[in-house]
Amino acid sequence: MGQAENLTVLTLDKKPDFVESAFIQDIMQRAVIYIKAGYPVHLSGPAGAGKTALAMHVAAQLNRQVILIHGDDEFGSSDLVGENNGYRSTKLIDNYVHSVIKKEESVSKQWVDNRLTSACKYGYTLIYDEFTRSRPEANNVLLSVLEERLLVLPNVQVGEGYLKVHPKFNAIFTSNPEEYAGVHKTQDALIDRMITLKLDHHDAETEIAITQAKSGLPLKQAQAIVGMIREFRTIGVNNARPTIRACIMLARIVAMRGGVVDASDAMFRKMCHDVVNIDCVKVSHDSQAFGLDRLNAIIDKFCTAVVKPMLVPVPDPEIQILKQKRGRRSACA
Ligand SMILES: Nc1ncnc2c1ncn2[C@@H]1O[C@H](COP(=O)(O)OP(=O)(O)OP(=O)(O)O)[C@@H](O)[C@H]1O
Repeated sequence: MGQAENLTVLTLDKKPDFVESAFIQDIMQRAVIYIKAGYPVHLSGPAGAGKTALAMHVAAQLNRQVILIHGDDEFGSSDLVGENNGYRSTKLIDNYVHSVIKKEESVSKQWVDNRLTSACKYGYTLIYDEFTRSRPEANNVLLSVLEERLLVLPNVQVGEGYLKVHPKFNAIFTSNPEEYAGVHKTQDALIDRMITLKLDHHDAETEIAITQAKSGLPLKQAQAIVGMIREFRTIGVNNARPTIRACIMLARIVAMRGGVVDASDAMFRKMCHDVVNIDCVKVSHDSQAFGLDRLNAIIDKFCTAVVKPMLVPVPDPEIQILKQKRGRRSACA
């Protein structure tokens, strides 16, 4: 069986900007223990809860190479396992006795492994991100991989038609249970074979630490940005958005502008509006959407007099002209 040519196997190192707060360590330690005990782990949580970042970090702890798959509605089981892809033709010409030529020709189907097969064969760590985006039929092949540690290879005419899973193979799954667009209900049998760790948004300290790590902003500014985003998050219907991504985006933009976090700065305020997107919280009062009012109040509450823009003197055009004239006169003298 051949290995898919375009298969990317990753070697993950611990990222220097990955924040390991007590909150994250707690989940991470449990995930590593479960995996080492031979159980796949499923990180389930809302958008931005840090599922993918944590999956990568846990995989890096396991010191095995990693295969990454993103769930996809278009997937069939061959996208996970592999398929017969083309034919291999071999020709043997035997002219050992010069007066006799013997020719043998054979054509066989060429099997190409896909990512799950390679992970099972070589004992890689599989990260199957957003696996509920794939249809349950495509994921069925995982049932025997996780339970009997056998990968059944469809349409294989040679060999046993199945592959014994490498003892070091392990798997981390992620999914968002709140997503309803483009996801499928997972079969109970699959969920039953994994240990599900429910994640929620990080605690405030962790969000501040992540915001700082990703933007390089000082503590004071990161606290103001995270405080503002977290408060805005609480007024929504399901408290899911804005996520940590909004904190990181705004913090990076602020860092690029020299660290200005100031409600009285018109540019800063507009940027908060652009990043936060008031539509993500559907709050209304007397049929009037009042997300915008709330956001303005929250910006004032968290971002007043945190860091003001430096006052740079604006050059007076008349003084500039006088200076130029004086310069020209002294050059002529
Ligand atoms: N512990 C952490 N340290 C540093 N950055 C983190 C950490 N956790 C999450 N992040 C960052 O927060 C952002 C969101 O995290 P991530 O993409 O893992 O979330 P997710 O739950 O997979 O989201 P989605 O469901 O939308 O894909 C990313 O920019 C990620 O790098």
